[in-house]
Amino acid sequence: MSILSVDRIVAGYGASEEILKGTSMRVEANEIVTIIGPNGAGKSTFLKAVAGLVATKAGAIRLGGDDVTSSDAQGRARAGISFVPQERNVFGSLTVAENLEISGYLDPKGATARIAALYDRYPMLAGKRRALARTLSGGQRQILAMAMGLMTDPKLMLLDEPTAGLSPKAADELFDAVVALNRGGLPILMVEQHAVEALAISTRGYVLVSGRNSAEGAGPSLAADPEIRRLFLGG
Ligand SMILES: Nc1ncnc2c1ncn2[C@@H]1O[C@H](COP(=O)(O)OP(=O)(O)OP(=O)(O)O)[C@@H](O)[C@H]1O
Repeated sequence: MSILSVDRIVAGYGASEEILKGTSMRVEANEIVTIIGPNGAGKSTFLKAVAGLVATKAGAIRLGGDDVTSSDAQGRARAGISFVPQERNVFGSLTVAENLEISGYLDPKGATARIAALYDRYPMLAGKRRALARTLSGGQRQILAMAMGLMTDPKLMLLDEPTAGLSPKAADELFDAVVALNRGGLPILMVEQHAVEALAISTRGYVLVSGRNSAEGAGPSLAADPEIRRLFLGG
């Protein structure tokens, strides 16, 4: 059974034209799945719809076989979906420790142990625990944002352009962190502009164009497909 199964969802913003026009995707246990596509294709909107932040007007979203389509964002977080947005994903005026503490809202009693485990996993965060989040580098901030996402002990993590704005070296390190998280057993669905690098670490990829599925395949073979390279990767 798939961890995530999204079946022909239709979603958008208010009265304007729908952004997602019957989009379907799935994520299996232990997969990293990357969504690529042109600007405005609806990639971020898709993640937000899965997280319950954009309402769907048709279609179904299942997590581990449970239909979560009618759950709100908090219900989906409780069900095990963790969404790390692209922007404003940490509270800059709070310390690293405070950012982690407030992210443990679903299970306040277990928060202390979770934070200790995250400090073990990410020693950089332990060293910076009393630093304000706004003083972190871009890469460090993304690690904090992912750690905040882990505070709910998710079954699936959604990452919206985790390497946006990072230097090539910081982006590589972030991809390494994504792979390490996944090897620890967490399935990941991410949107990425660095399509070649992202597909290289992905089990599978989807190409989204104008809110519709356009292509899908194994990550490395999608990255090597001449048509995909021409259209999306500038290759
Ligand atoms: N809050 C919003 N209200 C209204 N329209 C929005 C909102 N957010 C996004 N849109 C519109 O929805 C469309 C899809 O945006 P989305 O961010 O999902 O695309 P994307 O594929 O992630 O693109 P990009 O790579 O540029 O981030 C765009 O036309 C965008 O202007």
